[in-house]
Amino acid sequence: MTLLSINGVRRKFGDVTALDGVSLDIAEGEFFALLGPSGCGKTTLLRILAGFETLDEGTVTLAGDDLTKVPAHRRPINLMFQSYALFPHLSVAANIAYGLQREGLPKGVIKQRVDEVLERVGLAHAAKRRPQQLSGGQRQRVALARAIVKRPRLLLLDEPLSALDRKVRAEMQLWLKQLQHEVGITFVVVTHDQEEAMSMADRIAVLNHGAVEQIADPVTLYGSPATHFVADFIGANNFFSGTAVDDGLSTEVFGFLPARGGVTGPALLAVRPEQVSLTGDLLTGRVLDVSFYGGLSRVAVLVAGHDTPVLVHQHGAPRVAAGDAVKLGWAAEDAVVVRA
Ligand SMILES: Nc1ncnc2c1ncn2[C@@H]1O[C@H](COP(=O)(O)OP(=O)(O)OP(=O)(O)O)[C@@H](O)[C@H]1O
Repeated sequence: MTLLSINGVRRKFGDVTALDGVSLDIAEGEFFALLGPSGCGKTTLLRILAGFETLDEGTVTLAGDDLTKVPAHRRPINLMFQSYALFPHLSVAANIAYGLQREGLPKGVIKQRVDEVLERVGLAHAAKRRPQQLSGGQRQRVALARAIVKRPRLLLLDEPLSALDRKVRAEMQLWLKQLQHEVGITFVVVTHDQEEAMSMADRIAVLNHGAVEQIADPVTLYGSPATHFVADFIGANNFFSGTAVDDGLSTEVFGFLPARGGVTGPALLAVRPEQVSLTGDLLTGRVLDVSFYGGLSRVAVLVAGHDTPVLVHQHGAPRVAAGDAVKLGWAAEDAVVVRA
C-alpha cells in the first residue's frame, strides 16, 4: 500500500532549481533511499516532507491526506538530522524520553516505551550514561531510539551514518536495516553514498539536478541502469560510445559490441569490471596496471582507440601482469546500452 505519494514537486531558490518536478511513491513499511550527488535536491525534498520547507508546485500526500497543509509538529513524521544533537546534560534515557514528555504522556507509559526502545537498540545497559560517555555508533543508536520512540509513520534520516568511521558505518548499515524491519516504520534515508543506499534500501530513487533519473531496487539499478548518469554513479563501469542497434552497440572503432538494449539512437554501452573477461574475443588490449586488494584484483587494460583504460575485476590474486597482451570480452546479457 502506498504511504507517501509525491507528485510533480518543484522548488526553486532564486535562480537555482532544487527540485524539478519530482514524482515518486513510497510504500508502507518500505526502506526507501534518496540517492544523489551533493546539490541534487535530496535534502530539500526531505525538508519538504518534514514540513521545514515549502514547495512551489506539486502535491505530497501521506495515506491519501494532503501533507502540505499540516504543520511540521502535527505530521506523523520524524526527521533525524545529520548531526544528531543529543542533549549533553541529559542521560541516554532522558534524551529518549524528552519528546514523549513534551507530548504530555503519563510517566508510566513513558518509562515503558523508553525501556522497550532501549532494549531494541541494545542500549539498556547504558540508560544512565551521558552522551559523551558513548561511542559514535552508540550515540547514533540513541538518536534513532529518540526518533522511533515517538512511533512516527514515517522516519526521515538525513545522512544518518556520515559522522561514523568506515567500520562502524558498515555495522550500523546492517543494524539499521534490521531495526527497520523489526519496528516496521517506513524509513526514507537521504545519502550521497551509493554503497550505503544499495546495502540498506528496498528501493532507491537516484536524483540528479533536482530530477529523478531512476527508481528501482538495488539489483535492478546496478544491473539495468536506465541512464548514463545512473550507470556512472552506481558502482564502477566501462563505457563505449556509438549507436544503439539490435542486441548491442555499433561503434566506429570496434564495430559491433554485444549488450542488452531497449534504446535507440546515440548511446553508450556500459559493462561492469567484474563482467569483463581477459580471455574474450571482442577487444585487443595490453595490461597497463594490476592492483591486488585481497579478495579482488583490479586490472587496467589499454585498448587502442579507446581513451580511458578498461577496468577488469578478477577474483583473488592477479593472473596477469603489466605488459601482457589480453583479449577482452563479455556476454551480451552482462552489458547494457543506455542513452548517451
Ligand atoms: N535555503 C536555500 N536557499 C538557497 N538555495 C538553496 C537553499 N536550500 C537549498 N538550496 C540549493 O538548492 C540545491 C539543492 O540543495 P539540497 O541541499 O537539497 O541538495 P542535496 O542533494 O541535499 O545536497 P547535499 O548532499 O550537499 O546536502 C543546491 O544547489 C542548494 O545550493
